[in-house]
Amino acid sequence: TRSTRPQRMLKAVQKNAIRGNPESVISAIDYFCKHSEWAMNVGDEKGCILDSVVTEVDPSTVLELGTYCGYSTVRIARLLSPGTKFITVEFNPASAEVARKIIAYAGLQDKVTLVEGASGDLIPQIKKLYGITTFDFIFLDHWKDRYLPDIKLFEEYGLLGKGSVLLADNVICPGTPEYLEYVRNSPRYESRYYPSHLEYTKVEDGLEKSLFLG
Ligand SMILES: O=C(NC/C=C/[C@H]1O[C@@H](n2cnc(C(F)(F)F)c2)[C@H](O)[C@@H]1O)c1cc([N+](=O)[O-])cc(O)c1O
Ligand SMILES: [Mg+2]
Repeated sequence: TRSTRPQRMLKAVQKNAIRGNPESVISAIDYFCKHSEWAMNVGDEKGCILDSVVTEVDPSTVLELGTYCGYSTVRIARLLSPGTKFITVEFNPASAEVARKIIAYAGLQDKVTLVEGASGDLIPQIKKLYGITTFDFIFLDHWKDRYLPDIKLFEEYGLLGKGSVLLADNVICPGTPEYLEYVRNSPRYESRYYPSHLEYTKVEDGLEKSLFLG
């Protein structure tokens, strides 16, 4: 049967990247997406903004919603200090399988806990299951209609502390209007928009960084 795009992306990593070298894995995926098949990774342009925010926050606890093939997982994990707790959540088992292999190929498997499931089910259990009190950094890149309900779950279950930073992908394209309206109008957040482009295209998109004020 025909392979899937994530499986072809994995093959491109295994063919063109150097095992244990995260930079080469990132480059191999970007090359694949520019020259073979577009895929919904955060990409190199928005990826540099992601890198700068992760470096600035230097988090001890990280949550990513929407692992997909693990591209942003590798981007984030390669920048983390030893001992950082990094949880990434993926709903689709086939994507999770590819992501595990790409994360392992980059040599970052010991820095990442990949959890399969739905955010709505998982968020209420994270404290109990993973011994996390609050997240210093959260990257939102999953289903766009889940950003708002999930940030409300973070608040409800006390997973945000004063200074927690949320970074949301695709706030313009495909767009997350209800989420944007919430974080930009809530007195509990300080929000800032980072203009950029939809991965591998000239279409406008960007990242919204929101600081939880407590
Ligand atoms: O739809 C987009 N992304 C949706 C991304 C969805 C991915 O997040 C997973 N997920 C769902 N729930 C969870 C969790 F963890 F919550 F349980 C994880 C899904 O299985 C899928 O792999 C998208 C689309 C475009 N585009 O141009 O169309 C560009 C982009 O950058 C995008 O991110
Ligand atoms: Mg995205």
